[in-house]
Amino acid sequence: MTDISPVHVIGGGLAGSEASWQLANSGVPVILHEMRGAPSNDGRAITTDAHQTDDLAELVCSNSFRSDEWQFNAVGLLHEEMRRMNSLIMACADKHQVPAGGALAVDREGFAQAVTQAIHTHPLITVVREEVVSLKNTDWDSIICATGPLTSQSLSDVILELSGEGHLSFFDAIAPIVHTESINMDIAWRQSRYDKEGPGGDAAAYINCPMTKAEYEAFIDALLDGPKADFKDWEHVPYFDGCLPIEVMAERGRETLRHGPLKPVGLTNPRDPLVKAHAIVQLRQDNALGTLYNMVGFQTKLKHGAQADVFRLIPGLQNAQFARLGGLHRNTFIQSPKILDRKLRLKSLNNEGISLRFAGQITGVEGYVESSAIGLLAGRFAAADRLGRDMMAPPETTAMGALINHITGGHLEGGASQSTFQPMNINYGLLPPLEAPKVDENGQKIPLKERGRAKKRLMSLRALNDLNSWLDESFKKVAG
Ligand SMILES: Cc1cc2nc3c(=O)[nH]c(=O)nc-3n(C[C@H](O)[C@H](O)[C@H](O)COP(=O)(O)OP(=O)(O)OC[C@H]3O[C@@H](n4cnc5c(N)ncnc54)[C@H](O)[C@@H]3O)c2cc1C
Repeated sequence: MTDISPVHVIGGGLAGSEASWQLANSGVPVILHEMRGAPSNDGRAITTDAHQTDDLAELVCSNSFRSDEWQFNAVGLLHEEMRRMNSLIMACADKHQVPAGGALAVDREGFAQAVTQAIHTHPLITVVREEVVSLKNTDWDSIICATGPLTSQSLSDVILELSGEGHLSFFDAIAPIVHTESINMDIAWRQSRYDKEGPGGDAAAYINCPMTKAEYEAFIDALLDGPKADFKDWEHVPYFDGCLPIEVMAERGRETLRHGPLKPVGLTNPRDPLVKAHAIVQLRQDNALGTLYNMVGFQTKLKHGAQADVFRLIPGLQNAQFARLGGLHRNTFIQSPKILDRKLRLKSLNNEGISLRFAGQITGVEGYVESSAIGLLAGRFAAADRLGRDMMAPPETTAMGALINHITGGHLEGGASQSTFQPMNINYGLLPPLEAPKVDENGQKIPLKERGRAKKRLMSLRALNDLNSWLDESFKKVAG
């Protein structure tokens, strides 16, 4: 038996299971609280609107962990980094993989049952089936809240109270995000409306894409005709006027967008200063690195397959590469950049002797792998605290570090009244950029069209190298 007091992990999904595993393998006891399977007041077992079983780490939709290619794909890189950090989720996914080409897809039942068994049989983990409805007034001094996009209502109310008004969202209304380097700056230009300086003193904070009347009309037709995703019954989204889907705005009248987010006023095209554009699409810088721009006002329910086709009709975006497409979903997530510190702790409780960490999708990452990765780091941070060790976040050149950076500081606020922080998948745009190489390791010239791929490979190699150094350094600290 150990005399180290336990860390309480709430939510036995992907992030909570991974966090528990990391804690327990560091020698710290864990009490994992999962509400699914606990009896509710009407005698039936509690569940969520999306889960089907009581298994830990159940995959609620697709069975894919996406690309497993670490050299050229950011999520594949994240897989590799997690494997190097003894991830339970990755070990079980590898063990239960099914053929899926370059992707890592799993047998969902085999995968979830393997995670459940590993957690239940770990001598330092106790699983309690109950809905947690309070985060304070308990004797818990170290907590990881990993309750996911479908956090129960009672706990959401508690999180809202602790985090403060406006810091918990129940829906994500996501505008597409574009890799800056894929925007054609021979057509687009940088300028803020009326050259108004932003908080950073920059009067050219936006990238503007001009449209003629014919281009605007063709765009509206494509928007209205494009296939839209259906809402699930339980997912009906109350539209707020500040974040109406762009196609809903267009349905209200063909001119609505020209008087809304696409209004062509206060902006002058330096290449054609005397000609007024009929409409202008604006993109706003999304991350401190300047590698990503989001399309202002373009939150949408257009199906993913249709979005790239429709948005590439916009002059300047014909070859746009999307770091993420738009969407509108039920999703509980906190405004992490404002309320969490770099070690994923709720800042406002740090002085009260309670370490309340958040992990998983609720922190504003998106996807099975990303949620698990943040669970892994939250578990390691909490373990280091319990054992009196110092632990820094992984460098931002790694996929893990880039994700932490995104949720705790890398995102740039847009100055709108509503926060612009929205959940994000891992992508190379979150990592500090590198110049695309012109020659390969053997000094051979790399053809122009292959340089983007070569750059991804360099970024992946840098990431794994830096992760290894960071792991060595952390190991030395423990050993010393
Ligand atoms: C409908 C839907 C479909 C999705 N499809 C995909 C997809 O195809 N691919 C993808 O990569 N991502 C998908 N996601 C996004 C996301 O990656 C997953 O939801 C992922 O499971 C998030 O991991 P998590 O650990 O943060 O949350 P979860 O895996 O949801 O785990 C949270 C756990 O907390 C428990 N819990 C909640 N409240 C309490 C409480 N008060 N007390 C105790 N336990 C509680 C829940 O029962 C659950 O087990 C989807 C999300 C949703 C909602």
